[in-house]
Amino acid sequence: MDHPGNRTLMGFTRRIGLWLGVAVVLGGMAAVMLVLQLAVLARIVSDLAFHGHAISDELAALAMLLALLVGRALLQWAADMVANEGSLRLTAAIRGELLRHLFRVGPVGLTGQATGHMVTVLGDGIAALEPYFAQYVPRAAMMVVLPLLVLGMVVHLDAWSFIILACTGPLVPVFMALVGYRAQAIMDRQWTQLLLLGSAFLDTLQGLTTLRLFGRARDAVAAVAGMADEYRTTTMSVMKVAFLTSAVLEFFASLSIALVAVVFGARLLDGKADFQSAFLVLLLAPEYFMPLRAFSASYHARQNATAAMVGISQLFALPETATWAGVRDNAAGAPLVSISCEDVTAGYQPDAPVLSHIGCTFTRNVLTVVTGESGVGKTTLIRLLLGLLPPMQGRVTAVDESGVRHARWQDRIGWVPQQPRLVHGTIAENLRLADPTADPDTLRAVAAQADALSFIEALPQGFDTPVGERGAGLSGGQVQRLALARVLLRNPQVLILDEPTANLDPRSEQRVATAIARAAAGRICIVVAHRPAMIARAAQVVRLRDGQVLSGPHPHGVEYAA
Ligand SMILES: Nc1ncnc2c1ncn2[C@@H]1O[C@H](COP(=O)(O)OP(=O)(O)OP(=O)(O)O)[C@@H](O)[C@H]1O
Repeated sequence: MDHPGNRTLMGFTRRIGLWLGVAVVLGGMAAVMLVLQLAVLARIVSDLAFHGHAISDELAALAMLLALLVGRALLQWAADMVANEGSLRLTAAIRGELLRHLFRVGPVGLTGQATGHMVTVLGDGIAALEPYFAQYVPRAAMMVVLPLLVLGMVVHLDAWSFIILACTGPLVPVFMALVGYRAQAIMDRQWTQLLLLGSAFLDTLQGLTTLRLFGRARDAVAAVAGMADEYRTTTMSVMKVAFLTSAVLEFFASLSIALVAVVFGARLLDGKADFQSAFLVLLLAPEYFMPLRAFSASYHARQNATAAMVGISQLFALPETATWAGVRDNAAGAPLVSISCEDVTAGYQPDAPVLSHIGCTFTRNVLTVVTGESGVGKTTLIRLLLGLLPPMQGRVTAVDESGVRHARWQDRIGWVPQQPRLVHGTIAENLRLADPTADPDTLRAVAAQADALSFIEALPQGFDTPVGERGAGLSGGQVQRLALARVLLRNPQVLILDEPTANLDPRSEQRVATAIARAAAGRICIVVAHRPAMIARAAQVVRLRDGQVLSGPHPHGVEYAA
């Protein structure tokens, strides 16, 4: 479930408050066991060394020591497991929430975002939150619990030791905050560099052909290498600060423990203190600083998470412009008969609409071709229909067979973009993205409908032929026909195709155009096209000009682009 407005580190932490609470309680119980364990150990050593006890006299105490040791280890293990489980659940939820949000932002809202940047935020960025929830938050709580327990014990044993520990302990977090202030700026820089590196990497990989063609491959490699080097330098700075923090912490802790030892030792020699108390205080003193050390080790997790949160918050802040396709229409049973744009104004800048007060209707069984000059707004109209761009004014609605008007019907659309995406896998796997249960006969049938069967069967491995990402290994026309077959496999009520015949030779163009005309039967079918073969088969042509629509049954008074 989404929690809008609660997407800060604190807000996220509250969502797993129960998990972290249980982890802290378990950790607190482990701390109590530790203090008891040390007290029992001090008593055993004192009894054996100074009170003439034999080992056999101490068997009960030794058994208790063992029980405390095991109990503490189990409790600490359980505390770590609970904190990690809560953290992993939360980060998985955040990742899903962010992905759903990006779907709602849609391709139009994401136009200005670099893909590499988003991949880094969704991957490394959210992974950087895990140690914050699993380690930093419980350790921050334990940094209070265990030292207070130790101080509570020491105050009964020795006032001087209590004063030394109580004065030196709080200095550690103060110093760490001072160092951390500088470290945060370095961490922020490191994250910005990682995001830039991610984007540069992806851009270079995607633009390999263009870069080679323009002789810029060497420059691109040098640019990425330069960025990687800057990232290395900043990472080394982060490590230097981390090293400095631990070194100073160790120094303070050692100094404080030494002071306790010297002061108590002197009084022990003077006969003003007993051995058991002195020994117990010396055992407790390092444990007093232990949670501070653990906290210090996880402090960089907080800084890393704070830096990563900047990118995560920026993505969450993007306004949602697309209809969420994950929401199913309740009345999906009744097939749609028409889609209408009623007095719709749409575009990307409020003061410069691309489409102005347009009205048009797309009807079932009527193959509609949308045409017009480049840049006139054909894709904008398709984005409106796909629910990727909300109208500034007016509305887009669909009516089903029973006359029910629907505002959400985008899950009934089958869409083939101008450059369809194929994924790394076989031809059959790519087709089955539309219907994972489709049997080989069904695949053959849809391939035949899309005029793809002959070329698939001519391949040595047929439907098992592997294709690379974005259809590598196939021609543009073959990719287009596979995408058409894939969309037909879903048997959509609405079929929208963007320039489906643009990359085909005249013979294939005729065959695909015929296949599309056939597919229009029983569907609302909208095709963006310039080419005559496709326009010739249209029963309705929607021509866009100057942000307006000229539509009518073919060919009444409409000029067609050749
Ligand atoms: N994401 C966007 N942000 C801002 N402006 C955009 C965006 N997408 C398109 N435009 C602008 O909207 C106008 C219409 O573009 P659109 O892509 O709808 O035209 P088109 O008719 O599909 O063109 P083509 O036939 O060349 O694909 C153009 O002026 C374009 O620059």
